[in-house]
Amino acid sequence: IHVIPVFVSAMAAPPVVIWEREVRQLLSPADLIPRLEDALGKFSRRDAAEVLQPVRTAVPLQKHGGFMGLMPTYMEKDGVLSTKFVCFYKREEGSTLPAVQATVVLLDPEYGNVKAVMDGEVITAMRTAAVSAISAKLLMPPQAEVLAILGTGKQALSHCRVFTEMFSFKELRVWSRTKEGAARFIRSIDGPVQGCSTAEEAVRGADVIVTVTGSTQPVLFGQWVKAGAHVAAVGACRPDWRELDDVLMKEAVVYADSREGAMLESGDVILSGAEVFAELGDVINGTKAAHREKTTVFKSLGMGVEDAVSAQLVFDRWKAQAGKF
Ligand SMILES: NC(=O)C1=CN([C@@H]2O[C@H](COP(=O)(O)OP(=O)(O)OC[C@H]3O[C@@H](n4cnc5c(N)ncnc54)[C@H](O)[C@@H]3O)[C@@H](O)[C@H]2O)C=CC1
Ligand SMILES: O=C(O)C1=NCCCC1
Repeated sequence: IHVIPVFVSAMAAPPVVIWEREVRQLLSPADLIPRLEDALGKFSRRDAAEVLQPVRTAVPLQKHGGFMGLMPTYMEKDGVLSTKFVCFYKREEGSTLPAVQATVVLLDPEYGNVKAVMDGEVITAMRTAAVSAISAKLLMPPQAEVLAILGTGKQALSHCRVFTEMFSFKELRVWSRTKEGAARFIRSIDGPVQGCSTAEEAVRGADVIVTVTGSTQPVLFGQWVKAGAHVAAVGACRPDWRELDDVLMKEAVVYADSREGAMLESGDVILSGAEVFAELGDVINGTKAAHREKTTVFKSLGMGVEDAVSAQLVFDRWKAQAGKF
């Protein structure tokens, strides 16, 4: 008698592809913000069953002046496994090429198959702005009236949208290194925006300042910043890149998304020698104070866990809409 072995194969369905237009339809800052707050809090508890997220691996693309970042994350309790591939570039003056391109892959943690491949640019733009808005909610001075944005690219637009949706600033100012950049930004925004010809003019007297440039040298100087203002510093994500000067970094109380990330990747933190006082998640968890009365800097580098919860939300919405599974 021949026994024929029977292999039960759990053939996974091929991954779904969810691209930019669909991601944009399925994701909103209002739905994302509570999930990001929860994720930041979980990350800062350093409980491996909640979030496992190594610091991003950055592979230099020397010939092209860029990096490919790999951002894997596992949330065991929530059953979420993902990784983002993100390429980011140092762009020269006058360049119109995008600084960032990204794709997010969502996997089934039990079997390891890929469930979805998603456009990562909408996710990156929206989750980064949403995390900056969380930092402002926690750290900006009470009755903040003036918002200044330095930079006029994708992140500037998403920050402007999320901040104006979440808060009611009386005045919005923007600065770009080029006139065309500022004009394009102003045309894309619905409400009133004041275009400024220098970064100093944009930030003097501002209560909240967002730096979203591709600069590798400081564009924001402490002597221009009003005491008690909040700065969300989003660019300069390599150890030798800067957006803020030493004066600001040393005078402000510095918060980060990830302490380890900031110590390894942030030129503003490493080169100024400033101390990271807390992670945003520590403030959310109530284990560190929110020093609203002082000048504060939130140094954002971006974390895989932010992409993981964003991608899971997109996937859940996509399934519900498609009536699948
Ligand atoms: N912290 C985070 O989670 C994330 C950070 N980023 C960073 O945010 C920054 C902006 O990204 P995007 O808006 O996607 O890029 P983008 O290319 O769309 O816009 C970049 C902006 O910076 C300006 N810029 C470039 N070089 C400059 C310089 N030397 N001085 C002054 N302005 C300069 C450009 O004119 C443009 O307005 C980049 O540094 C990027 O690496 C991007 C995604 C996530
Ligand atoms: O978190 C991200 O995504 C990025 N962070 C720094 C620069 C590029 C993208």
